[in-house]
Amino acid sequence: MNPVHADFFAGGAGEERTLKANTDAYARRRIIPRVLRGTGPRDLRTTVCGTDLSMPVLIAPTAFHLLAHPAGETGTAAGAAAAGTAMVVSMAATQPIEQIATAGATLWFQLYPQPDTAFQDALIGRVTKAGVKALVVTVDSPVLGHRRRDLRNGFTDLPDGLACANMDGRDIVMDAALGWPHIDRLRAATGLPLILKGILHPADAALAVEHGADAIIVSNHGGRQLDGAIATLDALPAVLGATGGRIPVLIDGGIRTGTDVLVALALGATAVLVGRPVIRGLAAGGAHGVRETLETLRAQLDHGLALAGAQRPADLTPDLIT
Ligand SMILES: Cc1cc2nc3c(=O)[nH]c(=O)nc-3n(C[C@H](O)[C@H](O)[C@H](O)COP(=O)(O)O)c2cc1C
Ligand SMILES: CCCCCCC(=O)C(=O)O
Repeated sequence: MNPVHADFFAGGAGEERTLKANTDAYARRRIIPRVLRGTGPRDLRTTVCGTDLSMPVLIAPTAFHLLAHPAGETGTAAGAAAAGTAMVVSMAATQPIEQIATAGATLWFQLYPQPDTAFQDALIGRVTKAGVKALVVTVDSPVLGHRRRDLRNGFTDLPDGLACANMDGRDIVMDAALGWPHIDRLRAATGLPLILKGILHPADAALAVEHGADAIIVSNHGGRQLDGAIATLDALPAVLGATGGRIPVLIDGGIRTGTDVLVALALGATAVLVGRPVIRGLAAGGAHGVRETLETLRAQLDHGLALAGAQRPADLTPDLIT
């Protein structure tokens, strides 16, 4: 991969402390396995917001897949379809949603709320028509994070010939005026499940429930927005306390192995999303590479469940983690 693009995919904001904190939080946890619980065969299937998944692992929305591989987002979607899981398509996807949908994966669509609400409504209509099953609204980006690698590399725009293919020639606006009324408007604008991505504070998790979110994603945008923000795994318990089981709570950031998935599930997440590992799979081998990445996570999770004394994700409980 072009090293400038590799830096875009790998990098975080500021000193990259939060980027590192996400993976460190998993490295700090240890599993206290149970034994003699008859764990085989395992069943990893999960349903989230009406979407059936072969395992509780989804593909996080990430921008610009054509920079990673000529198959682009359609290749990523084909990998998701082969693995029986869902892909969240970024608003900054470099291929049209109709083309990505031809891969046959279950798709959710990620949206940065746009001040041009007529365009936003049209886009929601377009992705709904293309068959997406949920809207993921990213709420942690009133402004773009300060990404030093990109600034140093002068990476400020897509190369000629590439564009955010679902924006009809518009730029994506990150809107610092964003507030809960924008979420209320989106809630009224769609019958699709509405999932808020980028929640870290328990008070915001409670507000998300009050404003009709169907699920939330505990996320710090993979350490790309506020450097110094809490690691997502460390934020999870308080968020779960605030939501009190009323809606599913998903998590992303720093998940690199199946045992990381196990830890997040045991601490109460309904499912996880992975970002950079999928991009690396795509870059290395297109759709096949994405599938391999997901199948590796599945095999590791399955193996971890067996060794920790669980037959299915629902058997995992917080007492298994220290
Ligand atoms: C290269 C890159 C692009 C991203 N683009 C988006 C995006 O367009 N929309 C969004 O909501 N999040 C975006 N994210 C954040 C991811 O959805 C996710 O929160 C993060 O990657 C999870 O961390 P991980 O990469 O450690 O798995 C992006 C992350 C990366 C690494
Ligand atoms: C101004 C829009 C750029 C797309 C941002 C994609 C993204 O979220 C990222 O983390 O990168």
